[in-house]
Amino acid sequence: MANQNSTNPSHDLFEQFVQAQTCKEVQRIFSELCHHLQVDPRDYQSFYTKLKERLNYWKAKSLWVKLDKRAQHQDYQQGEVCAKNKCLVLGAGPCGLRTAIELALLGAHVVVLEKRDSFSRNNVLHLWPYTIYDLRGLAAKKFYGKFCTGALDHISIRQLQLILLKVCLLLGVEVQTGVEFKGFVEPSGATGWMAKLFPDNHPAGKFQFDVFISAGGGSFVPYGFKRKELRGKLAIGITCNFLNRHTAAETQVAEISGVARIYNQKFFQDLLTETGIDLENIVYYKDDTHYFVMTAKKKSLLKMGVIKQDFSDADKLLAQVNVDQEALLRYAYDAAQFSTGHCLPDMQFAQNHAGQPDVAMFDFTCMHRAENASLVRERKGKKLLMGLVGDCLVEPFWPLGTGIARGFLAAFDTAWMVRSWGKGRPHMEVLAERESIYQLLSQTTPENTSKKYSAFSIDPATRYQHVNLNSVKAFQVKNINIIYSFYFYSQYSVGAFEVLLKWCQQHTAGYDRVNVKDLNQSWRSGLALCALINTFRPRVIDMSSLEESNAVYNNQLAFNLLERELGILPIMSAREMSFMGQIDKLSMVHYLTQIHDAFNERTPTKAPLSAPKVNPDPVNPDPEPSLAPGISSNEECYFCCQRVYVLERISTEGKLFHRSCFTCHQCGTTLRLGGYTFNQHTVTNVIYRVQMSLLNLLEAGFFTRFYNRTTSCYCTVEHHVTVQ
Ligand SMILES: NC(=O)C1=CN([C@@H]2O[C@H](COP(=O)(O)OP(=O)(O)OC[C@H]3O[C@@H](n4cnc5c(N)ncnc54)[C@H](OP(=O)(O)O)[C@@H]3O)[C@@H](O)[C@H]2O)C=CC1
Repeated sequence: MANQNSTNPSHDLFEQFVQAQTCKEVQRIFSELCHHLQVDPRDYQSFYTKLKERLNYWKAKSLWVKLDKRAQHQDYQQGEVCAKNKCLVLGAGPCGLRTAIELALLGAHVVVLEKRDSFSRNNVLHLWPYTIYDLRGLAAKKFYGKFCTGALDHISIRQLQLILLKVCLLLGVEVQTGVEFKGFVEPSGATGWMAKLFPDNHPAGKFQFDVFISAGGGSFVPYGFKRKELRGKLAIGITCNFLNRHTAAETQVAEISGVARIYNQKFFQDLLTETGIDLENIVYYKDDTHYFVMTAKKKSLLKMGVIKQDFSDADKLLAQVNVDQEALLRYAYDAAQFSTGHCLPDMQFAQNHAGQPDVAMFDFTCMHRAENASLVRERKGKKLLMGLVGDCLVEPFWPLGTGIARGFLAAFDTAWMVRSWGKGRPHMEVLAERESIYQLLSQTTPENTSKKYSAFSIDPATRYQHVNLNSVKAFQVKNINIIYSFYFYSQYSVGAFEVLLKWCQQHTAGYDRVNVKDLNQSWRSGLALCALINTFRPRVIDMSSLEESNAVYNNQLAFNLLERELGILPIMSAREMSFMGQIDKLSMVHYLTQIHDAFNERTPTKAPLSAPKVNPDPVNPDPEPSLAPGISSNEECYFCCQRVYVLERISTEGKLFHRSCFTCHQCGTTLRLGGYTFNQHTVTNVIYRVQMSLLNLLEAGFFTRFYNRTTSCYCTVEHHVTVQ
């Protein structure tokens, strides 16, 4: 819509850009505006300054004031700090876009990839006070006049994306939509890290980057990052959106910012009596649409015919074939009608991206969180820093509205990590600091974050009340965080496993009793590992003295040599390697890849490997021979003092633990990282407590299965471990 009062076409275009209501429209008008002003967004470092100079329009001034204020923050060092960094951000959801803004302010060249070509998500997000403050600082109100007017503390995902997209573009971020990230292209001699895309001839495929941020949502987690499950009792979420025609009658209907069964038994009982619908909780927000999110009881879904057949497995239960779509629409409609007192007139479903009524049913029984927030890859001497933000870092429970608040916190924390990277800090320190900060994320609530919103910046100390940037030490991210190319690349290239296998076969060929046919079972006797070592460091091992039947001895010999001389930590004990039913293939690929990289590429030591002492008694081999000199004694579990292997360890508070040791003293349930506080004042007893992050869920009636009847211990609230 052109501005009637303006005669300057660029002013008109600016007005249209500010008002644009679809992703495509924003991109098109922005490109016209740039063309008209003859500014090139690819010139990302000076783009914003040039745009400001050439768009000398009073209506744009308030926008520049806001963005200038943000950009001048000392953390960004005038956009110099990351001027040499190139960042690829996957996902143009709110978290990807918010991260991209920070990276651009740090001076980095930022490209965002998004596989969707429109912003079509009607669902509405609850905003914590700090996010409202933050978005106002990015001129949200300028782009969306209704932004958080009055007491409103929510926004539709679509509107939020539009605001953030506009800010991104103004700051020189390249946002590519309709393009899917399919994996990485490893550096060759001349080129750095690049992305494999669909469509494969997309120009963004030429972009070389040293930072990769995944903000691809809950279903996209790059390979190499491990996820943990949080399992609760069955929780089935339903979201639905109805058209909002903004009539007087609709304006009058009161929102429900969250009502849980335990707080309002009568409401839910009446709902059940009147409609047969049985809910745990419900939220209703009014935005572009009338948005409802509720948690329904399985029994009522079965009774009302929404779910056709009962299964204990949640995936089967909610599989498309087992859901009657018409009955689901009726269920959602009736619940919405009842909870708004039948005052919403003429309710009509809004459409989702597929043009269908916007109703969806989700399983919240099991939610995921990544074990690590960061990784570094290295190939051909080129390092790639990787980070996760948003739902792919921690999946939130939507009815609680924690998603976007923690999503933005992670975006800031990630930007802080990239800042350290840009400053050239050793990468182990960068990772250790990021992991230290990540431990706080699941614990954050509006109450325990700083209230000085005006001071919030990417510096974690401005946001978290008690942040210890050194709670994870650099040595603890060693090996877990550097994952070399084969392991990493393997997700995207079927051939990568084969290349590794061929390399192993080539270098173990001709050895008696060694026949490498695969990347797991063939390694059980330890002879193949010893053969591999012998090929590259002859005379260290007397191969003829090794017995095939003495697998523990052989494996331990190889493990010790590789650890002591090449710094490659064993991934399991020699006994596990020898006797476990099935050797985990990915773990072995990880281990063998490191051996490959050490021998094949970098050969860090010119001196031959020296044979360590291993208990040679073949009848009764020592399952855990003592560590050779030079091996860090830090690799012990803090609680049981036994050796802790990479794949079984948890590191926190500067200490290592076996996963199995990190349990509730009272009831034995396994504790989660980030789900406790560290009581530093207790001298003899170190108490770990799970924080309040799950308390709300408990209160709301979710995850009550954590209540242990035998010990009367609310594990999620009172988990603790006592060290004698
Ligand atoms: N209340 C609700 O109903 C919902 C709320 N949320 C909330 O939204 C907030 C933001 O979430 P955020 O973490 O930003 O994630 P989002 O899911 O909003 O955004 C991720 C985007 O990345 C896209 N994507 C995924 N894989 C690829 C790929 N390989 N290549 C290119 N693009 C890809 C996704 O497309 P696609 O989606 O097609 O995979 C999606 O558009 C959170 O607070 C979350 O809790 C999120 C979902 C629903």
